[in-house]
Amino acid sequence: MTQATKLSDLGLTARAGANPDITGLCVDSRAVTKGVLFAALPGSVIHGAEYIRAAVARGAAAILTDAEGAAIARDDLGDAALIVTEDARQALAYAAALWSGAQPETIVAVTGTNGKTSVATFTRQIWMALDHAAINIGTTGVEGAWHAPCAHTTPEPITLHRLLADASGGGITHAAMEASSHGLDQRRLDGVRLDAAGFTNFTQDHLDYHHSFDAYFDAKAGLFTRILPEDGVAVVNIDDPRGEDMAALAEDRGQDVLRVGRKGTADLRILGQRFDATGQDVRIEWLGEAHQVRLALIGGFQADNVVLAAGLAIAGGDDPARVFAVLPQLTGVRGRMELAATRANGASVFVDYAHTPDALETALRALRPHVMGRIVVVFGAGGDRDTTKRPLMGKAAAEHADVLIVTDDNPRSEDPDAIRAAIMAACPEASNVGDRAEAILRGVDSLGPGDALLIAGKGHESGQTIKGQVYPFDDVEQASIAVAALDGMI
Ligand SMILES: CC(=O)N[C@H]1[C@@H](OP(=O)(O)OP(=O)(O)OC[C@H]2O[C@@H](n3ccc(=O)[nH]c3=O)[C@H](O)[C@@H]2O)O[C@H](CO)[C@@H](O)[C@@H]1O[C@H](C)C(=O)N[C@@H](C)C(=O)N[C@H](CCC(=O)O)C(=O)O
Ligand SMILES: Nc1ncnc2c1ncn2[C@@H]1O[C@H](COP(=O)(O)OP(=O)(O)OP(=O)(O)O)[C@@H](O)[C@H]1O
Ligand SMILES: N[C@H](CCC[C@H](N)C(=O)O)C(=O)O
Ligand SMILES: [Mg+2]
Repeated sequence: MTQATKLSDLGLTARAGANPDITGLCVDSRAVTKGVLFAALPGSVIHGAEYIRAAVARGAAAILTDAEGAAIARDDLGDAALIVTEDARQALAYAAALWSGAQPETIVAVTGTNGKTSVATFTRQIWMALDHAAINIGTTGVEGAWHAPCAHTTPEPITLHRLLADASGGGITHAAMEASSHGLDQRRLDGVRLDAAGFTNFTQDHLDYHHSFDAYFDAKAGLFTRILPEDGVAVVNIDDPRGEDMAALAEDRGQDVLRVGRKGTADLRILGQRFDATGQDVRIEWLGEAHQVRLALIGGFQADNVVLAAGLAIAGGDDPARVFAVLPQLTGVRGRMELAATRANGASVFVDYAHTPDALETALRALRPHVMGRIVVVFGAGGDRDTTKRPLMGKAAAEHADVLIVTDDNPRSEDPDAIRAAIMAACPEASNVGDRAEAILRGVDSLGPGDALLIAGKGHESGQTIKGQVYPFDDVEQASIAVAALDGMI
């Protein structure tokens, strides 16, 4: 960053009237350069204020922190200006928005336990089919009119606002982004100018971070109660038991609510679905008028994601009839119910990103109408994440698949045997095969004519994280290798 701006231009007021020139924004003391504002944020491991002395030594011109951080900093400030706010993460996000400036004209964000990447990607695909220059931002990176990797599902504010400004400068008019619960809780997307926000569903995940269902819900609700402005549109899946709660919060803010789902009160309603080997026909109703669309997507829940995406496109200003007309052009999201390989006997191998109990149940149930034979599932659970979801994932698999193979996902710092044991407590009949490639090979080997294998949990991921090391691993590739090896092609 070469630009310099006055601290006050970032909406920040320092103690003792200081107003230095600021050369950049930074949250990591190790990356501080001369003249930057260092945001010393409360973290989950340590308070960033512990690093103020280091940041000042590297030339930080201003320190943004909260009361706890100011107390920690005490004599570490040197000549740096001090800004103390109640919510330093939010103040940083607003400052980042002012620093970076431009944003695409139309931005929507989607939250919910499952389906965010799918909805954001479908929204972007709808926009592109309608000739808008569009991107989606989330777990699979930046996709659409340009591509870039993202470290987080919801990027940190400095990165996010730079990205939005670059996108706008590059002619991108439309952006659909994922709002993860961590991102919302950490105020990563405060300051983004949203036109509409979507809610998919609310089930268990991330209790390691949020500690309670209420805190997890409140984090998600922040998208509507804090970030989406009063004149924004809330697009809510009312089939979810918490959908109407979210709609009520939006209505309390004065936002228009566009309801989607199967219930009679939906504005955009799914009337019926018919499944076949390559996708589904879906009958939808918009304000009393029926439309029939062909979706080349496997799994009933994908239609839920598609109508939410259509609702967001409509909320963003596109003509409903034109939106419905392009839905048959939608293509599946990488690693979500992706047909990875087909055996010589016709059995199918799907790769899916289900890594929560509800997603696993949804994905397995969704496969049923497309499969005549047995459903085999290969799955695990990530380490250093919500431990209570492990037996629930085992239970979901036991109830909805015919053959179970429990394997490693990303064990991260944890003992992989212990993670598998926690899953298998709820599905003792499952095979326990730690090595993921071998588990996939065994799953593929077990397939008879008409059977299907679901390889769940890692979707689009290209690596497996074990004890801090990322080893190349791609479920789709492993599925192809297994099929080729077993069907005598290699
Ligand atoms: C639990 C969590 O979300 N942690 C995020 C959080 O870290 P933290 O604030 O807790 O970090 P900390 O280690 O306590 O450090 C506190 C502060 O000191 C600073 N520091 C630290 C060390 C140092 O030498 N100097 C220094 O200044 C850090 O930059 C930080 O600001 O803030 C960091 C910077 O803003 C993030 O990089 C980090 O994401 C970690 C890596 C992470 O894994 N996050 C995941 C769980 C996440 O956010 N996932 C969601 C998707 C989840 C989903 O929906 O499935 C996502 O949006 O990606
Ligand atoms: N509407 C839905 N309802 C229930 N499960 C879903 C739904 N959409 C997707 N899923 C399941 O969740 C998995 C992940 O989907 P997707 O990547 O779109 O969700 P996400 O919310 O972005 O996940 P993450 O929190 O990891 O970013 C899918 O592979 C599928 O198994
Ligand atoms: N965004 C999710 C992704 C989980 C993917 C799964 N493969 C795992 O490692 O648990 C998380 O960080 O919890
Ligand atoms: Mg995602």
